[in-house]
Amino acid sequence: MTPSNGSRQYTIAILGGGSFGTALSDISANNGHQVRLWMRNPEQVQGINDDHVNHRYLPGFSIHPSVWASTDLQTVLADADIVLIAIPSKSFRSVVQQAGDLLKGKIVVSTTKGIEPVTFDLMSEILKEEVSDIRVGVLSGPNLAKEIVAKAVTASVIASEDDDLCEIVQGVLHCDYFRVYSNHDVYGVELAGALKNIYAIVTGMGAAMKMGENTKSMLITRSLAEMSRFAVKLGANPLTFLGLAGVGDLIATCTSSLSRNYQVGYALGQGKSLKQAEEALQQVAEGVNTLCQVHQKAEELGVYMPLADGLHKIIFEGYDVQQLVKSMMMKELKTDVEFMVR
Ligand SMILES: NC(=O)c1ccc[n+]([C@@H]2O[C@H](COP(=O)([O-])OP(=O)(O)OC[C@H]3O[C@@H](n4cnc5c(N)ncnc54)[C@H](O)[C@@H]3O)[C@@H](O)[C@H]2O)c1
Ligand SMILES: O=P(O)(O)OC[C@H](O)CO
Repeated sequence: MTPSNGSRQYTIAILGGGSFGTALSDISANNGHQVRLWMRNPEQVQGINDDHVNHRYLPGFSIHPSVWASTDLQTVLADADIVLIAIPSKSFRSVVQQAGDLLKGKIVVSTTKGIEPVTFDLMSEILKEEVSDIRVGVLSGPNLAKEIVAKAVTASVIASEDDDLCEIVQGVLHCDYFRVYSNHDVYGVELAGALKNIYAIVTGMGAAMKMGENTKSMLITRSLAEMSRFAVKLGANPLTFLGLAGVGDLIATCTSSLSRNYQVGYALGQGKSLKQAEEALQQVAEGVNTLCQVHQKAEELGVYMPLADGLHKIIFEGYDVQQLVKSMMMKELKTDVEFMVR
């Protein structure tokens, strides 16, 4: 691997020792930075420090030996220049509150793809609410953790209004298998990362039901139309949805069995209950909570989201999938590219 970050070496704290936090720690260490990984489980800490493997989340993959893990949040954050957060959205605020003033003055990048219930806050909004004087960015894109640790050629997007932050994070993570683009549309990049999980559940379900390529293509394309329509209504830049964080991540997540959201959909399509699907996964699939938040918000705002609405009907309102699909196909006809409007 060839890092492209020039000479500056940073101390990077990564909060969250699941699949994505571990993948980010591996890239950062490969690029010559000092990496501290905060994990809450002492056995997993030992696995990283002694075996250089995350036995629970990324078994079989070697992580760079210089990654140092700890359960002590204070030690991990103490002299970090940059903090990358990969904590599921449901615990994000509480972890940020725990870190508190230790985040002050630092570059803090959320990599979490979810929406907080009740507030409808995205993670960058939580960071700004909880800590004053921090420089906030968001990393999102088609970034399946297992492919990254296997060093498959991958690209991502760092979004921030702070150009200097974007440049620093691009330099920190960029190497010959990981390319990082920048974007000023923080809200759009972050919302896209959360929204695509809904549609990965839809296509996972379709895959289990043996959908063909025509169906898959229809679902992904109409998903892009409705997620863009929703995000634009909330103030996102429509062009973001044509980039890596939008259509890029939608394609990766809606077509890969590595995606946990796709796996939840697949289990539902096999006739399993949501509880069974989530229990079998034993990892975070953000899409179910995102579906609930988006369904409610779309109703409040009057945004037309037939696929999200249909999925909500199947999972939470007891509708029969085949009947629902038939009724959706028989709805009033529309033009193809009235992309951002109803
Ligand atoms: N895995 C990927 O491919 C990927 C890629 C990009 C973004 N993301 C996003 O990153 C976030 C994390 O996903 P992941 O794949 O790493 O999940 P994961 O299920 O693999 O791991 C979650 C990690 O968070 C930790 N955690 C949960 N609650 C915690 C708390 N209260 N305090 C401390 N640690 C806590 C768990 O112990 C675990 O280590 C999600 O929002 C996901 O959408 C994941
Ligand atoms: O495994 P998922 O479904 O959480 O998706 C992981 C990443 O978001 C893909 O970019």
